[in-house]
Amino acid sequence: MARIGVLLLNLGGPERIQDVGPFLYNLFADPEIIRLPLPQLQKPLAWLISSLRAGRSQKAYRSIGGGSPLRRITDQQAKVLQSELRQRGIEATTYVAMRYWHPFTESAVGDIKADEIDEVVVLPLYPQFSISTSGSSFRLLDRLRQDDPAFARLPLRAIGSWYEHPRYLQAMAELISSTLDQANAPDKAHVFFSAHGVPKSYVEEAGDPYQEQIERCASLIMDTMQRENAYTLAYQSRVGPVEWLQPYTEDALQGLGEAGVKELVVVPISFVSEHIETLEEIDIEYRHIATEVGIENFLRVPALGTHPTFIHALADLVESSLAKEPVELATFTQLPQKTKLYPQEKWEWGWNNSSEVWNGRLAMVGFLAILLEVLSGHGPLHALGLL
Ligand SMILES: C=CC1=C(C)c2cc3[nH]c(cc4nc(cc5[nH]c(cc1n2)c(C)c5CCC(=O)O)C(CCC(=O)O)=C4C)c(C)c3C=C
Ligand SMILES: [Fe+2]
Ligand SMILES: [Fe+2]
Repeated sequence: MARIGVLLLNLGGPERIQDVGPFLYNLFADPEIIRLPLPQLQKPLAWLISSLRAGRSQKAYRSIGGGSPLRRITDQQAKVLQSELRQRGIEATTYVAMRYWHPFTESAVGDIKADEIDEVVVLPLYPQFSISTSGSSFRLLDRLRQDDPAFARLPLRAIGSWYEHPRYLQAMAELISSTLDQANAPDKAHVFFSAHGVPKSYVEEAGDPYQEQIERCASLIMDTMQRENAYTLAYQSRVGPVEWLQPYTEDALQGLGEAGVKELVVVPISFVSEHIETLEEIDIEYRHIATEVGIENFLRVPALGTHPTFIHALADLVESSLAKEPVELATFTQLPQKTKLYPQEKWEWGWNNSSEVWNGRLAMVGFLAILLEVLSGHGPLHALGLL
């Protein structure tokens, strides 16, 4: 019987306060997160931004107990999924491959080789595809395959996105419904989907399907729930000075408060585990904003974690991918680019096109400005909330 490896892709998070700086460095060193016209600038800039942001991020991680719970939760998901697959008669072993922290993707691939796995199913723990998340991990795996003929020989089945899977939708609908039932007026409470944002240029220029998939996902969850509550979708966690997808969560909360909404049920939609953005940003920061604008009851739907219906959805995805032909990573990494301002190099993701213009003009000026800000402790990046 073929030995199956299920590679679960996730972002990773710092487990201790002292991990925050190096974790942020790994994140900003990824050209899928910040793309620069001069690759030589990537690492110095990643070092600079991570050093400058570390204090603020550490404060956030301290407020949730000193580290990210992501590794622990992802390990649990991996364990429960493995036993569900084995109950279905699939001799699979699950592996966790984080993009920016332990256990790194490289180490998961090393384990797959050491275990002499015959076939690999690549399953991102992101329901919707974005260049900045699943895309970045796919690209890394692609590079690892190019550099390693033994890994490249393994048949691989990549799953791009799965936000439409009926059991995933069912699990989300169940969690939202039971949170709605805790409201004082369950039929009137407003459902508020808060998705992680991405820069607008990812969607409009690089062809990231993320926004479309998020919008469709929110609407499918509402259909599945079969309740008449009004709902809003907004985007959280903006980083840096460029425009991100709108409406921003803080603005949407303000608008709902002004419209007289009193009860809100907040749904984290782009991620399946509790993490810094749910535990700190939603539960502390957005709750505070909501209270200030007159929302009296702020309820938050828990992330899926190891919800049994959700684990069944993941097992279904693995099972159906094994029934099909191998699917290479490139199937999902080549996106239709929407605008083209400059001749591009072969790989065209990231902050590209107009942002390359932006980057090109501002990189040097920006570099100097940041240095100045480091020395003075004041400046536009502090004002913009980046530092
Ligand atoms: C679908 C989910 C996510 C998308 C899309 C995404 C894009 C994205 N993120 C940043 C910048 C940061 N992300 C950080 C942490 C972080 N982000 C996600 C998810 C998505 N990111 C997760 C799960 C985590 C880890 C959470 C944890 O519990 O540790 C951080 C660090 C935290 C902080 O300082 O705020 C940054 C910075 C960008 C720039 C981006 C799209 C380009
Ligand atoms: Fe992020
Ligand atoms: Fe954040």
